[in-house]
Amino acid sequence: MEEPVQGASPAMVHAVEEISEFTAIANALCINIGTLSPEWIFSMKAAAVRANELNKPWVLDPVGVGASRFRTERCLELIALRPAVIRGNASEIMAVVGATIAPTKGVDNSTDALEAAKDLAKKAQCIVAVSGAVDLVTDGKRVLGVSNGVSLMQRITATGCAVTALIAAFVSINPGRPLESAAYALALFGLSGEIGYERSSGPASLRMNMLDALHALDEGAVLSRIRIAQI
Ligand SMILES: Nc1ncnc2c1ncn2[C@@H]1O[C@H](COP(=O)(O)OP(=O)(O)OP(=O)(O)O)[C@@H](O)[C@H]1O
Ligand SMILES: Cc1ncsc1CCO
Ligand SMILES: [Mg+2]
Repeated sequence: MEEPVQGASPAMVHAVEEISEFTAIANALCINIGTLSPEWIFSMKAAAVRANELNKPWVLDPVGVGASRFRTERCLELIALRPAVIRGNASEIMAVVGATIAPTKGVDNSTDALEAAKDLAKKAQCIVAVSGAVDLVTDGKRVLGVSNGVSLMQRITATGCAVTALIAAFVSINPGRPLESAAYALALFGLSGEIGYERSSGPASLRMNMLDALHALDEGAVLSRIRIAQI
C-alpha cells in the first residue's frame, strides 16, 4: 500500500523541565486531564501559558470533570487560560457549565448540552465541541452538527481522548478557523469509525479497523461521506 504523506506526530510530555522547549516545537497543544495529579496540573498550566505566549492554539479535554472537586477546580483554572477548543462528552460539558454558570440541572440530552455548550463558548470565548450521536460544535452563535460515527465507538475507552488530539492536529493547520477545524476532525474520525465498523465484530476489532480506515481515508470518501450541517 502506498504510504500517504505523514500527518501529525504526537509527543506525551509531563515533566515541567521539558514544557518550554516542547511547546516551542509543537504546532498545537492538547491538554487532557484524564490522569490528573498535582505535579501534572502544574505542567499543564505551564504548557498552556507557554502556548499562549507563542500564539499557538491549544485544546482541552476535560476528562471526568465534575467527578471530584479537585478535578473541577483545576479544569476551571485551565479554561481561564483560554483554550481554542474544549471537547467533552455531554455530561462533561454540562458539569463545566454547572460549575461556572448555573447550578447543574441534572439533564443529559443533546438540546440541553447544546445550550450548555453555547453558554460555555460565550463565557470562555472559545469553541466548544460536545461529542455524541451528533457532535455539536459551537462558538456560542454558530452551531455545526456532525453526524458521522457509530455508537460502538463509545465502547472503546479513550476514543474521546483520541478525537480531541485529532482536533488539536486539525486546529494547528487552520488556527484561524477552530470551529470548522474541530467539526472536520470529528467528521473524519466518525467516518473512520463507520468504515472500520463494516469490517468489525466488536470494540477490539473496531479499534484496529478504524485506525486502518483513518490511515486510508481518501478525498473521495471524505467529500462524499462526511455529514456536517449548520444547526
Ligand atoms: N451514539 C453515538 N453514535 C455515533 N458516534 C458516537 C456516539 N457517541 C459517541 N460517538 C463518537 O465517539 C467518539 C468519542 O465520543 P465520546 O462522547 O464517547 O467521548 P468520551 O466520552 O470523551 O470518550 P472517552 O472518555 O472514552 O475518551 C466521538 O468521535 C463521537 O462522535
Ligand atoms: C479511562 C481513563 N481514565 C483516565 S483518562 C481515561 C481515558 C478515557 O477518558
Ligand atoms: Mg473523554
